[in-house]
Amino acid sequence: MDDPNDQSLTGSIKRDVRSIVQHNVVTCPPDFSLQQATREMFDNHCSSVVIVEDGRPIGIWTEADALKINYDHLNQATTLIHELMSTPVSTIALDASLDEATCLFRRNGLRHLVVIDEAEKLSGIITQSDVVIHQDVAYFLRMSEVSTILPQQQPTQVDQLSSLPDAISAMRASQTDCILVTVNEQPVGMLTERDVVRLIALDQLHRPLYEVMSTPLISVSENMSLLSARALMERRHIRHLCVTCADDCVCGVVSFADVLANIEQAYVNRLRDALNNRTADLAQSENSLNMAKALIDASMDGIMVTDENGIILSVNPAFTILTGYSEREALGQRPSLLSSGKQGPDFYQNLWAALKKNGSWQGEIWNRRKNGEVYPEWLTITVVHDARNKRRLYAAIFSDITERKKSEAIIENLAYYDPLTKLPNRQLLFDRLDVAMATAHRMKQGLALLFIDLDLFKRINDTLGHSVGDEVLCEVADRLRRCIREGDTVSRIGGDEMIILMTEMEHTDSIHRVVQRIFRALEESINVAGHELHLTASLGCSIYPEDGTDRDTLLKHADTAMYRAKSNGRNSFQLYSADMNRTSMQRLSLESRLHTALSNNELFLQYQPKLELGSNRIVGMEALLRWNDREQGVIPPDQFIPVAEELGLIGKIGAWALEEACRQCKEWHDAGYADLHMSVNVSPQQFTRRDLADDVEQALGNSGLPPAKLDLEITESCAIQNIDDVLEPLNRLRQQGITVSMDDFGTGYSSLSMLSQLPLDQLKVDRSFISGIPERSQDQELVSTMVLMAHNLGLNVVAEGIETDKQHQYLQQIGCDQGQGFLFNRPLPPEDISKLLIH
Ligand SMILES: Nc1nc2c(ncn2[C@@H]2O[C@@H]3COP(=O)(O)O[C@H]4[C@@H](O)[C@H](n5cnc6c(=O)[nH]c(N)nc65)O[C@@H]4COP(=O)(O)O[C@H]3[C@H]2O)c(=O)[nH]1
Repeated sequence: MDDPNDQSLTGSIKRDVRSIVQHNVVTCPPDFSLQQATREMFDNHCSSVVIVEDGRPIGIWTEADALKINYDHLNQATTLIHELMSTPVSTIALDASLDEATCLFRRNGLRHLVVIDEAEKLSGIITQSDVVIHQDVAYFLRMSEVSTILPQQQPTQVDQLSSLPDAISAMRASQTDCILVTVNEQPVGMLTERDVVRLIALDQLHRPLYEVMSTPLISVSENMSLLSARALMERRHIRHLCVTCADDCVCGVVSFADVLANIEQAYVNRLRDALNNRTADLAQSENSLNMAKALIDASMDGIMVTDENGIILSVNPAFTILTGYSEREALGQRPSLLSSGKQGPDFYQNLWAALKKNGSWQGEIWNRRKNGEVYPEWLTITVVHDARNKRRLYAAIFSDITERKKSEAIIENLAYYDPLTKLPNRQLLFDRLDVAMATAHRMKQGLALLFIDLDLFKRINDTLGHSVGDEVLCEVADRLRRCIREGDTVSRIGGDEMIILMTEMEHTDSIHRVVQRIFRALEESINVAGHELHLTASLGCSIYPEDGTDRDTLLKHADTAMYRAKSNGRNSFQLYSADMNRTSMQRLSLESRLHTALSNNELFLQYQPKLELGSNRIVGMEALLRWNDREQGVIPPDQFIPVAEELGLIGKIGAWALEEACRQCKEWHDAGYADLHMSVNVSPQQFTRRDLADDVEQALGNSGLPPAKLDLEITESCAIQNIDDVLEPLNRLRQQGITVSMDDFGTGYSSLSMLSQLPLDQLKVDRSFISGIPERSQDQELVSTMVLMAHNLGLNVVAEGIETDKQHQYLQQIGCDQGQGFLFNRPLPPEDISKLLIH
């Protein structure tokens, strides 16, 4: 229930008797007659008189007592009050709580309590009504109706002609404080205990009832709220109301006491609940206190409480573990006991300012243990108030963060340094570059970014393994460190790419000097795991502010210059120039057009015949890809296939080339040239990013070309780099009858053991060896050795790029099986090949 009184009731528990006591008590000495005493009550409109001796209450006589007397044998003028009073009198102290008073009223069935001071002298009186009325009882009264307090028994009635003593006896017999007086059994008036007191006081007990009864009768409906009923009684200075039912008949009498009793019941219930709650709250808070203490004791964090003056009042066990000071050593000291001297006065000023402003402070601080060791801790200080004394206290909670700081340092190292070479990483380079650019701008100086890429480093990794590659990188990093000035940064930004940031540059001469140092440093061979390796590097450089005023532009331009150096033949250096930008813009545009080349049908195949050198008979064709670009016209594969590989487009393009070559070959088969073989170039990504075997099977299935007529050309580097990815699909395809050729043989580093591992059918000797024939005897010997070796391995040999008769003759002489080259045919469109086949 939503009860607005909970608050006041809980509040009342805390109030004391002093707050409601009535000090104007009607008193009389014990030798007062009953009449004198009642006269005092009557004159003062009081319901009781306290009999006092030497200022101390010795008894009390109340309106209720008036009914206990037999007036037939009593002389009110001579009967002394101390003979009739209730004694000993129930008293309560001024500072007793109202709940104590309520308990006394209920336990002893009292309606009055005499209030005494510390000297036990009379101080005042409280009635049960006072306690109840002092609560905000409107709520209860509004909620209840008069009918709820109607006594069970019908009101006692006496005829108006009855004598007054008979009427009082009837009242006493029915144990009520009021009776109805009737005429012809109709209620017309009322006699109450207050009337009796009045009659005693005025010596009118002999008068007829109808003269002294209270009239008129004031009636209310049984549905009236108790709040209205109480208000009516207070307004009319009456203590009883007649109650009428639906048929307007009198059905009872209710008294002020009845109203109070009802409130009292609700009040007492509420009071009991409030007390129960308070007990539960107390138990809970005691519980919480115990728990808090246990937590503080068990806490891994050190806890220290100081008073307002900074004197340590308490510490927990973790404090001792962390600082080395026992509780006894710490109490009474100041926190400066732990001071390391590492923080200056400013630090403490800020700390106190924050504490004042926010009531708390949090941060890192260096403290000293008892053994002198200085350590970092994370400290939280909070202002708290001592509940009992309302003192301001400071609670400090701290933890040792030595380990955390160590981990942070490791993480920072990982975040800013390359774990392999210990060089600054990309992030740190960027940070330093930003700072360097700002400084250069302020000081009107230049700076340079030197992009270094090791030539053919990938080959070292692929052929000799990553651990050798790693050692090479560490050695290169060391050598580069020695080439730069203090204040410059050499960083590794990934793989074999390193960048040197040179600051305070005034002239490009200094760049050239550093570049020369780098070339010299790399000239010397590197010995790793028994291998003597010769390294070269391609270097590109961009200069601030000429080549860019922001980080990304400078990096991009250094990278572009490095690529230019690489394409210039490696082991060279290139300063960035705006021209290069143009080239890279062109490449960008090419990239975007290449994305749609396939869907726009801009790709097509040309075919170059392969001849049997013994008979000069055409035995096969090599499919060669072309791109008819709408902007640049026909673009050769050397220019766009590496781009397609970089963009990840070669998988789809390669699958299309396979499909188209098989379809075309089948067309020629159907035209009567069923012996013709078709060779198709395959890119490494067709093994790694796609399932080559699936693509091949699909192309064969769609075209109907027999598998034995398809030859796949893979390059040496493709085989070396992806030996694991390559073996399984090639074996699967070879089982179906497809043949495999190794293209560009002699340009890579493939070993004999690798050759024997691969499922090969033929080797294609690279054009670069053929072109040296017959002038270069070394090439001649190399080619004849290759043919011999291939035959020993059971492989067929194809010579590429035969341009002259002499080459043709020499190859025939050494027993080379097949050849292709401009001497016979250039790559041709399929229609031309068809014509060629007919002739
Ligand atoms: N100077 C000279 N060159 C000759 C002679 N005979 C043939 N050639 C050229 O040598 C290349 C032979 O192809 P490749 O070594 O497989 O080298 C191919 C191959 O690696 C790649 N390629 C071509 N088509 C495809 C394809 O469909 N897929 C893949 N992945 N690569 C392809 O592009 C490379 C270049 O192809 P092309 O420009 O068509 O160049 C062809 C051909 O035109 C000659 O006597 N003298």
